Amino acid sequence: MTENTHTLLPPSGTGQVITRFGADLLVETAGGELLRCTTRRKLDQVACGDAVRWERQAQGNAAVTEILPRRNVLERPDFRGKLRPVAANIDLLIVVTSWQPAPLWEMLDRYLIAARRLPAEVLVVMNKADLRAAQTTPEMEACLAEYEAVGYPILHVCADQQAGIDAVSAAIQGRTAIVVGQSGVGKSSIAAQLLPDEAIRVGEIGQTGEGRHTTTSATLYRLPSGGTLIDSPGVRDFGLVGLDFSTLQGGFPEFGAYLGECRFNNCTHNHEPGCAIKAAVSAGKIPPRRFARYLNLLADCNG
Ligand SMILES: Nc1nc2c(ncn2[C@@H]2O[C@H](COP(=O)(O)OP(=O)(O)OP(=O)(O)O)[C@@H](O)[C@H]2O)c(=O)[nH]1
Ligand SMILES: [Zn+2]
Repeated sequence: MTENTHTLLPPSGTGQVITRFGADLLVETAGGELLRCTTRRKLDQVACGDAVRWERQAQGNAAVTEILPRRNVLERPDFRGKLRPVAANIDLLIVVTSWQPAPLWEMLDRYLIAARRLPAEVLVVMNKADLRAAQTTPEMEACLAEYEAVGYPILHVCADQQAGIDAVSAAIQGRTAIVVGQSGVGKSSIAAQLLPDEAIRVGEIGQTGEGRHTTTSATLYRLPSGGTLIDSPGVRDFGLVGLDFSTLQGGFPEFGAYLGECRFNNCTHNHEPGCAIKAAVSAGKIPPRRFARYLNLLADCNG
Protein backbone atom coordinates (compact mmCIF):
# COMPACT_ATOMS: atom_id res chain seq x y z
CA MET A 1 0.00 0.00 0.00
CA THR A 2 1.28 3.45 -0.82
CA GLU A 3 -0.20 6.76 0.17
CA ASN A 4 -1.58 8.54 -2.85
CA THR A 5 -3.53 11.73 -2.77
CA HIS A 6 -2.84 12.65 -6.38
CA THR A 7 -5.31 13.19 -9.15
CA LEU A 8 -4.68 9.81 -10.78
CA LEU A 9 -7.51 8.63 -8.59
CA PRO A 10 -10.98 8.31 -10.01
CA PRO A 11 -13.43 11.00 -8.78
CA SER A 12 -15.04 8.63 -6.31
CA GLY A 13 -14.98 5.04 -5.15
CA THR A 14 -15.24 2.66 -2.25
CA GLY A 15 -12.62 1.68 0.30
CA GLN A 16 -11.98 0.52 3.84
CA VAL A 17 -11.08 2.63 6.86
CA ILE A 18 -7.54 1.79 8.02
CA THR A 19 -7.51 4.16 10.97
CA ARG A 20 -8.79 7.53 12.07
CA PHE A 21 -6.79 10.36 13.51
CA GLY A 22 -8.81 13.25 14.82
CA ALA A 23 -11.46 14.11 12.26
CA ASP A 24 -9.45 12.56 9.43
CA LEU A 25 -9.48 9.03 8.14
CA LEU A 26 -6.93 6.91 6.34
CA VAL A 27 -8.81 4.90 3.74
CA GLU A 28 -7.50 2.06 1.60
CA THR A 29 -9.20 2.41 -1.76
CA ALA A 30 -10.57 -0.59 -3.63
CA GLY A 31 -7.49 -0.14 -5.84
CA GLY A 32 -5.17 -0.58 -2.83
CA GLU A 33 -4.06 3.04 -2.46
CA LEU A 34 -4.00 4.88 0.84
CA LEU A 35 -6.10 7.98 0.77
CA ARG A 36 -6.36 10.57 3.49
CA CYS A 37 -9.97 11.69 3.81
CA THR A 38 -11.91 14.19 5.80
CA THR A 39 -15.25 13.10 7.12
CA ARG A 40 -18.50 14.88 7.69
CA ARG A 41 -19.88 15.47 11.13
CA LYS A 42 -22.86 13.24 10.53
CA LEU A 43 -20.45 10.36 9.82
CA ASP A 44 -18.93 10.74 13.27
CA GLN A 45 -19.61 7.06 13.94
CA VAL A 46 -17.24 5.80 11.25
CA ALA A 47 -14.82 3.20 12.62
CA CYS A 48 -11.72 1.27 11.66
CA GLY A 49 -12.73 -1.57 9.32
CA ASP A 50 -15.75 0.26 7.95
CA ALA A 51 -16.41 0.00 4.23
CA VAL A 52 -17.00 3.51 2.95
CA ARG A 53 -17.70 5.54 -0.16
CA TRP A 54 -15.33 8.46 -0.80
CA GLU A 55 -15.29 11.37 -3.21
CA ARG A 56 -12.47 13.52 -4.46
CA GLN A 57 -13.00 17.17 -3.64
CA ALA A 58 -12.02 20.20 -5.68
CA GLN A 59 -9.62 21.22 -2.96
CA GLY A 60 -7.94 19.46 -0.08
CA ASN A 61 -8.33 15.83 0.92
CA ALA A 62 -10.97 13.49 -0.41
CA ALA A 63 -14.09 13.15 1.71
CA VAL A 64 -15.82 10.06 3.04
CA THR A 65 -19.47 10.49 2.12
CA GLU A 66 -21.12 7.26 3.23
CA ILE A 67 -20.61 4.30 5.57
CA LEU A 68 -21.62 1.11 3.76
CA PRO A 69 -23.66 -1.48 5.70
CA ARG A 70 -21.70 -3.21 8.48
CA ARG A 71 -21.63 -6.90 9.28
CA ASN A 72 -20.99 -6.01 12.92
CA VAL A 73 -19.40 -3.40 15.12
CA LEU A 74 -17.45 -3.57 18.35
CA GLU A 75 -18.26 -0.73 20.72
CA ARG A 76 -16.88 0.48 23.99
CA PRO A 77 -17.82 3.38 26.25
CA ASP A 78 -15.83 6.60 25.87
CA PHE A 79 -14.68 8.65 28.85
CA ARG A 80 -18.22 10.00 29.23
CA GLY A 81 -19.69 6.51 29.25
CA LYS A 82 -21.20 6.94 25.78
CA LEU A 83 -20.86 3.91 23.51
CA ARG A 84 -18.48 4.52 20.60
CA PRO A 85 -17.75 2.21 17.69
CA VAL A 86 -14.14 1.05 17.73
CA ALA A 87 -13.93 -1.50 14.93
CA ALA A 88 -16.35 -2.80 12.32
CA ASN A 89 -16.69 -5.89 10.13
CA ILE A 90 -14.81 -8.29 12.41
CA ASP A 91 -14.74 -12.01 11.57
CA LEU A 92 -12.66 -13.36 14.43
CA LEU A 93 -12.16 -12.32 18.05
CA ILE A 94 -8.82 -13.60 19.33
CA VAL A 95 -9.08 -13.78 23.11
CA VAL A 96 -5.64 -14.00 24.70
CA THR A 97 -5.19 -15.56 28.12
CA SER A 98 -2.00 -16.75 29.84
CA TRP A 99 -0.66 -18.94 32.62
CA GLN A 100 0.73 -15.86 34.38
CA PRO A 101 -1.23 -13.69 35.07
CA ALA A 102 -3.65 -16.54 35.63
CA PRO A 103 -6.83 -16.51 33.54
CA LEU A 104 -9.81 -14.60 34.83
CA TRP A 105 -12.34 -17.12 33.60
CA GLU A 106 -15.33 -14.88 34.02
CA MET A 107 -13.61 -12.28 31.86
CA LEU A 108 -12.97 -14.98 29.25
CA ASP A 109 -16.68 -15.85 29.40
CA ARG A 110 -17.52 -12.22 28.78
CA TYR A 111 -15.34 -12.10 25.69
CA LEU A 112 -16.83 -15.34 24.39
CA ILE A 113 -20.31 -13.97 24.91
CA ALA A 114 -19.34 -10.70 23.23
CA ALA A 115 -18.04 -12.65 20.23
CA ARG A 116 -21.31 -14.49 19.96
CA ARG A 117 -23.22 -11.27 20.15
CA LEU A 118 -21.22 -9.50 17.43
CA PRO A 119 -21.44 -12.13 15.87
CA ALA A 120 -17.88 -13.25 15.20
CA GLU A 121 -15.94 -16.46 15.44
CA VAL A 122 -13.66 -16.88 18.41
CA LEU A 123 -10.17 -18.23 19.03
CA VAL A 124 -8.76 -18.62 22.52
CA VAL A 125 -4.98 -18.19 22.63
CA MET A 126 -3.29 -19.47 25.78
CA ASN A 127 0.00 -17.56 25.83
CA LYS A 128 3.20 -18.00 27.85
CA ALA A 129 3.32 -21.75 27.29
CA ASP A 130 6.85 -21.59 28.77
CA LEU A 131 5.31 -20.78 32.16
CA ARG A 132 2.73 -23.56 32.13
CA ALA A 133 4.72 -26.13 34.10
CA ALA A 134 5.63 -23.64 36.83
CA GLN A 135 2.30 -21.81 37.07
CA THR A 136 -0.40 -24.32 36.35
CA THR A 137 -2.73 -25.80 38.96
CA PRO A 138 -5.16 -28.71 38.65
CA GLU A 139 -7.95 -26.13 38.85
CA MET A 140 -6.58 -24.15 35.90
CA GLU A 141 -6.11 -27.26 33.77
CA ALA A 142 -9.65 -28.42 34.59
CA CYS A 143 -11.16 -25.04 33.72
CA LEU A 144 -9.31 -24.89 30.42
CA ALA A 145 -10.34 -28.45 29.57
CA GLU A 146 -13.97 -27.46 30.15
CA TYR A 147 -13.75 -24.75 27.48
CA GLU A 148 -12.18 -27.25 25.11
CA ALA A 149 -14.95 -29.75 25.86
CA VAL A 150 -17.60 -27.17 25.05
CA GLY A 151 -15.93 -26.76 21.66
CA TYR A 152 -13.97 -23.50 21.84
CA PRO A 153 -10.80 -23.65 19.74
CA ILE A 154 -7.72 -23.14 21.93
CA LEU A 155 -4.16 -22.56 20.72
CA HIS A 156 -1.12 -22.74 22.96
CA VAL A 157 1.42 -20.08 22.15
CA CYS A 158 4.67 -18.69 23.47
CA ALA A 159 4.94 -15.22 22.00
CA ASP A 160 8.35 -14.61 23.58
CA GLN A 161 9.82 -17.54 21.66
CA GLN A 162 7.67 -17.08 18.54
CA ALA A 163 6.21 -20.53 19.16
CA GLY A 164 2.71 -21.23 17.88
CA ILE A 165 2.40 -17.88 16.10
CA ASP A 166 2.09 -19.56 12.70
CA ALA A 167 -1.06 -21.32 13.87
CA VAL A 168 -2.52 -17.96 14.90
CA SER A 169 -1.63 -16.50 11.46
CA ALA A 170 -3.29 -19.48 9.82
CA ALA A 171 -6.46 -18.90 11.84
CA ILE A 172 -6.55 -15.27 10.69
CA GLN A 173 -6.02 -16.09 7.04
CA GLY A 174 -8.81 -14.71 4.87
CA ARG A 175 -10.41 -13.03 7.88
CA THR A 176 -10.39 -9.78 9.80
CA ALA A 177 -9.36 -10.47 13.38
CA ILE A 178 -9.02 -8.39 16.54
CA VAL A 179 -6.94 -9.26 19.61
CA VAL A 180 -8.49 -8.77 23.05
CA GLY A 181 -7.82 -9.98 26.58
CA GLN A 182 -6.95 -8.98 30.13
CA SER A 183 -3.88 -6.88 30.91
CA GLY A 184 -0.42 -8.44 30.82
CA VAL A 185 -1.27 -11.68 29.00
CA GLY A 186 0.85 -10.78 25.95
CA LYS A 187 -1.55 -9.22 23.45
CA SER A 188 1.01 -6.66 22.26
CA SER A 189 3.68 -9.36 22.05
CA ILE A 190 1.42 -11.52 19.89
CA ALA A 191 0.39 -8.59 17.68
CA ALA A 192 4.06 -7.67 17.24
CA GLN A 193 4.86 -11.22 16.12
CA LEU A 194 2.00 -11.25 13.64
CA LEU A 195 2.77 -7.86 12.11
CA PRO A 196 5.76 -7.43 9.87
CA ASP A 197 7.76 -4.22 10.42
CA GLU A 198 6.42 -2.92 7.14
CA ALA A 199 2.82 -3.14 8.35
CA ILE A 200 3.70 -1.13 11.41
CA ARG A 201 5.04 1.65 9.19
CA VAL A 202 1.78 1.73 7.24
CA GLY A 203 -0.04 2.43 10.48
CA GLU A 204 2.34 5.27 11.22
CA ILE A 205 1.34 7.15 8.07
CA GLY A 206 -1.47 8.50 10.20
CA GLN A 207 1.06 10.16 12.46
CA THR A 208 2.41 12.44 9.78
CA GLY A 209 0.70 15.69 8.91
CA GLU A 210 -1.52 17.81 11.08
CA GLY A 211 -3.72 15.16 12.61
CA ARG A 212 -2.23 13.18 15.46
CA HIS A 213 -2.76 9.47 15.59
CA THR A 214 -3.90 8.84 19.14
CA THR A 215 -2.79 5.58 20.66
CA THR A 216 -6.38 4.54 21.24
CA SER A 217 -7.28 4.58 17.54
CA ALA A 218 -7.80 1.11 16.17
CA THR A 219 -5.61 0.41 13.13
CA LEU A 220 -6.10 -2.19 10.45
CA TYR A 221 -3.09 -4.12 9.12
CA ARG A 222 -2.82 -6.52 6.20
CA LEU A 223 -0.77 -9.53 7.28
CA PRO A 224 1.71 -11.18 4.89
CA SER A 225 -0.07 -14.49 5.49
CA GLY A 226 -3.23 -13.09 3.93
CA GLY A 227 -5.38 -12.04 6.86
CA THR A 228 -6.20 -8.68 8.36
CA LEU A 229 -5.50 -7.70 11.95
CA ILE A 230 -7.16 -4.80 13.72
CA ASP A 231 -4.94 -3.68 16.55
CA SER A 232 -6.49 -1.45 19.12
CA PRO A 233 -4.96 -0.72 22.50
CA GLY A 234 -8.24 0.91 23.49
CA VAL A 235 -10.39 -2.09 22.81
CA ARG A 236 -8.14 -4.79 24.13
CA ASP A 237 -9.73 -4.76 27.55
CA PHE A 238 -13.25 -4.04 26.46
CA GLY A 239 -15.86 -5.55 28.73
CA LEU A 240 -19.37 -6.56 28.08
CA VAL A 241 -21.82 -3.72 28.31
CA GLY A 242 -25.56 -4.22 28.24
CA LEU A 243 -25.61 -8.00 28.58
CA ASP A 244 -29.06 -9.37 27.83
CA PHE A 245 -30.39 -12.75 28.90
CA SER A 246 -30.57 -14.47 25.53
CA THR A 247 -26.99 -13.46 24.67
CA LEU A 248 -25.82 -14.69 28.07
CA GLN A 249 -27.53 -18.03 27.64
CA GLY A 250 -26.06 -18.37 24.14
CA GLY A 251 -22.59 -17.99 25.67
CA PHE A 252 -23.02 -21.38 27.36
CA PRO A 253 -23.39 -23.79 24.45
CA GLU A 254 -23.49 -26.78 26.82
CA PHE A 255 -26.92 -25.59 28.03
CA GLY A 256 -28.27 -26.12 24.52
CA ALA A 257 -29.22 -29.78 24.93
CA TYR A 258 -31.43 -28.98 27.95
CA LEU A 259 -33.06 -25.72 26.96
CA GLY A 260 -36.78 -26.14 26.58
CA GLU A 261 -36.88 -28.85 29.24
CA CYS A 262 -37.22 -26.48 32.19
CA ARG A 263 -40.66 -26.33 33.83
CA PHE A 264 -40.98 -22.62 33.05
CA ASN A 265 -40.27 -21.51 29.52
CA ASN A 266 -38.80 -18.25 30.82
CA CYS A 267 -36.58 -20.09 33.30
CA THR A 268 -33.37 -18.21 34.16
CA HIS A 269 -31.87 -21.43 35.64
CA ASN A 270 -31.42 -19.71 38.96
CA HIS A 271 -34.10 -20.05 41.63
CA GLU A 272 -36.80 -21.78 39.56
CA PRO A 273 -38.06 -25.28 40.45
CA GLY A 274 -37.98 -27.93 37.77
CA CYS A 275 -34.92 -26.45 36.06
CA ALA A 276 -33.33 -28.85 33.54
CA ILE A 277 -30.02 -26.98 33.59
CA LYS A 278 -29.67 -27.28 37.36
CA ALA A 279 -30.61 -30.94 37.09
CA ALA A 280 -27.88 -31.39 34.48
CA VAL A 281 -25.37 -29.71 36.81
CA SER A 282 -26.41 -32.02 39.67
CA ALA A 283 -26.09 -35.02 37.38
CA GLY A 284 -22.53 -33.99 36.49
CA LYS A 285 -23.38 -33.23 32.86
CA ILE A 286 -22.62 -29.51 33.07
CA PRO A 287 -19.44 -28.49 34.95
CA PRO A 288 -20.40 -26.76 38.24
CA ARG A 289 -17.65 -24.17 37.74
CA ARG A 290 -19.12 -22.99 34.47
CA PHE A 291 -22.62 -22.94 35.96
CA ALA A 292 -21.38 -20.85 38.92
CA ARG A 293 -19.91 -18.31 36.50
CA TYR A 294 -23.16 -18.28 34.55
CA LEU A 295 -25.00 -17.33 37.77
CA ASN A 296 -22.51 -14.50 38.44
CA LEU A 297 -23.03 -13.15 34.94
CA LEU A 298 -26.79 -13.52 35.32
CA ALA A 299 -26.64 -11.16 38.30
CA ASP A 300 -25.19 -8.52 35.92
CA CYS A 301 -27.83 -9.14 33.33
CA ASN A 302 -30.35 -6.45 32.46
CA GLY A 303 -33.28 -8.22 30.92
N1 LIG B 1 7.27 -15.83 29.80
C1 LIG B 1 6.63 -15.23 28.80
N2 LIG B 1 6.36 -13.91 28.87
C2 LIG B 1 5.69 -13.33 27.86
C3 LIG B 1 5.25 -14.07 26.73
N3 LIG B 1 4.60 -13.22 25.90
C4 LIG B 1 4.64 -12.01 26.50
N4 LIG B 1 5.30 -12.07 27.67
C5 LIG B 1 5.60 -10.98 28.61
O1 LIG B 1 4.40 -10.60 29.27
C6 LIG B 1 4.42 -9.20 29.56
C7 LIG B 1 3.16 -8.55 29.03
O2 LIG B 1 3.18 -8.63 27.60
P1 LIG B 1 2.37 -7.63 26.69
O3 LIG B 1 2.49 -8.10 25.30
O4 LIG B 1 2.75 -6.23 27.00
O5 LIG B 1 0.91 -7.88 27.25
P2 LIG B 1 -0.45 -7.10 26.92
O6 LIG B 1 -1.51 -8.14 27.02
O7 LIG B 1 -0.34 -6.38 25.64
O8 LIG B 1 -0.54 -6.14 28.14
P3 LIG B 1 -1.38 -4.78 28.32
O9 LIG B 1 -0.74 -3.78 27.43
O10 LIG B 1 -1.23 -4.49 29.78
O11 LIG B 1 -2.80 -5.09 27.98
C8 LIG B 1 5.69 -8.66 28.91
O12 LIG B 1 6.66 -8.55 29.91
C9 LIG B 1 6.06 -9.74 27.91
O13 LIG B 1 7.44 -9.79 27.67
C10 LIG B 1 5.54 -15.47 26.67
O14 LIG B 1 5.21 -16.20 25.73
N5 LIG B 1 6.21 -15.99 27.75
ZN1 LIG C 1 -33.88 -23.67 33.86
